[in-house]
Amino acid sequence: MGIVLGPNRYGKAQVRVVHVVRDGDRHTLRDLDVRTALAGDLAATHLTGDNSQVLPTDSQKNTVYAFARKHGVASPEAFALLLARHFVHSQPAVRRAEVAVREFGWQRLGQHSFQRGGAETRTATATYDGETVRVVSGLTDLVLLNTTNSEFHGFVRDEYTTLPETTDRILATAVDARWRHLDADADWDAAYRQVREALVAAFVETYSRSLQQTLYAMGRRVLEARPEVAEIKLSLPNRHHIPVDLSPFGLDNPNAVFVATDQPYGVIEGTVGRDGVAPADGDW
Ligand SMILES: O=c1[nH]c(=O)c2[nH]c(=O)[nH]c2[nH]1
Repeated sequence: MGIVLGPNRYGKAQVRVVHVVRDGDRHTLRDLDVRTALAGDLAATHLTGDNSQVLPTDSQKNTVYAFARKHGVASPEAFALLLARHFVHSQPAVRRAEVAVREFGWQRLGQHSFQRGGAETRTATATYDGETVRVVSGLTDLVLLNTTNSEFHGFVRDEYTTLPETTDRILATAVDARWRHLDADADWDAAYRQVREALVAAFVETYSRSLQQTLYAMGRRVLEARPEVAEIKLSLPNRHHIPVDLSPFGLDNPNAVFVATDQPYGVIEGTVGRDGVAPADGDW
């Protein structure tokens, strides 16, 4: 039985770069966490320790900072694309580059003062193999809650089912979404805003009989709003809010007092795509 080197890649993670643009006194700021991952003809370093084709991860990190200075950060997507193309074009051994960016939001407080937003994070990943570019945008930790218009009943009842049926519950989640673009060129910031708005609007406006139904409605709304989005993957934790039994205290509980539990939690996941648009290769 032979032993072979399988798929491999390497790069730098958590390259934190903060870029400031100064327009007189009015500054703008982009705060990123960049991860690079290069793959290609890299067997030698694994098999014999020959590093002649290895661009150090330290150089990859330096490239991120130098590119922020040279090209600015127009958007997470544009910055990721620039870097992915650069590594493939400049390194003969590199056949494929993936650059993943997380952007932390800052709200403006003044001309040059900002307040860090909440946990919500914007994401962008650009992948380039010398021919095809793939851009995936996303967000994580967009926390949403409806205090009504959510039911859950009619589900399977087996010998282990204790969950009561409900026609009025709290529905809460922290949206984790990734959407794949058909094009490698767009007004990325405007596109991002519209997708986010579509996700929120669908969550707010859908009368939900399951989080699964809400998931599909959210994905569908995004695809209807943005023709350049090929497909969207959603992962929605079900942040359960359980009505507290107040009867021991002689109190009723007409959907007023809940315990917010954080574990265990349900996870509802799904992809919504377009008929006739082939799914992308591999994981994204
Ligand atoms: O919207 C829901 N979907 C489920 O599949 C599920 N399962 C569960 O226990 N609660 C819920 N809620």
